[in-house]
Amino acid sequence: MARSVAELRAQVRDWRAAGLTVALVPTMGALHAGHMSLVRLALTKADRVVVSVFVNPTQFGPTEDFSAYPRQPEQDSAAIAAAGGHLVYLPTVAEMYPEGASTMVEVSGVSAGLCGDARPGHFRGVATIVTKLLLQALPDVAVFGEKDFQQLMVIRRLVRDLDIPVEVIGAPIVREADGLAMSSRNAYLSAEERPVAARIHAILTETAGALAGGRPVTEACAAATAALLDSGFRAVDYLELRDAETLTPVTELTRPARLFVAAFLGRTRLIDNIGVQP
Ligand SMILES: Nc1ncnc2c1ncn2[C@@H]1O[C@H](COP(=O)(O)OP(=O)(O)OP(=O)(O)O)[C@@H](O)[C@H]1O
Ligand SMILES: CC(C)(CO)[C@@H](O)C(=O)[O-]
Ligand code: BAL
Repeated sequence: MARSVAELRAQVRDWRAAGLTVALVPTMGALHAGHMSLVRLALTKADRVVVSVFVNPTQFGPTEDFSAYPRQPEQDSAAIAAAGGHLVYLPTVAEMYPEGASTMVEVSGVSAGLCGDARPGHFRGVATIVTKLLLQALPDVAVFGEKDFQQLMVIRRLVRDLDIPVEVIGAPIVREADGLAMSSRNAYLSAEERPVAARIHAILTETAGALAGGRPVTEACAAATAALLDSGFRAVDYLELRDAETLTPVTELTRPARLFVAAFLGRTRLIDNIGVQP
């Protein structure tokens, strides 16, 4: 395990000296099968896999769940080792944000709208911490899940714009048997809420089919939002069709697109997305 930038760099340096390639899988811990799929994918792309576990304060809003976010470092370390990960990087907040740290990374364009609007400052925090993790580990590849699709696009953009020499790899969404996208925050769901949560994927799938069949975008999105509220969701942050590459809003389906949703079930905010082909 590495707790400091110096320990991480020393290990990576040893691997490099032995001619080995390195992959990084950034996480916030409370690991589940979705995270493990990223580790397995990383193992196919590099000789050594580092998994970082860091609940990053700068990507949480003042009223969000930073304090409540599940923390289980021993369990996570065991799961990473069992999956074949070679190093767990568990830095402290003071290591990542030393006294006086005053530089943040801001990615415009793809950060706008969706979670960028719903969680002001969120992508600034994500872009900053991911830039730091990449510069600390200097991996050959870094793996991120498509569950956080907008985040993946933000990271692709910052790597390109800042000339960070890493290949960013997106991994498909891993789901529970009933379709619910795996997420650490699913642990917040009550026994009553858990089956309702699966409606997100069912409604996205139905809506993607309707859009592909020619249903007008505005009408399909309004119907899906209403269906979520009817199913028991408390509020829908957004349910929108966006261009799959640029993430600009789509009002007519002429190119590959993606349908994005964020909705509250009780106090739990869930996100999901699905590809939509014209
Ligand atoms: N179900 C999933 N399938 C594929 N990748 C996933 C899945 N869940 C999380 N990931 C990816 O794992 C990485 C770490 O995510 P994170 O630790 O925030 O987990 P999470 O389950 O998404 O938690 P949260 O509840 O905060 O959304 C990210 O790249 C994220 O996209
Ligand atoms: C990429 C990440 C680890 C940065 O804190 C986080 O946003 C996450 O877990 O998706
Ligand atoms: N999975 C993205 C991290 C976050 O929700 O803050």
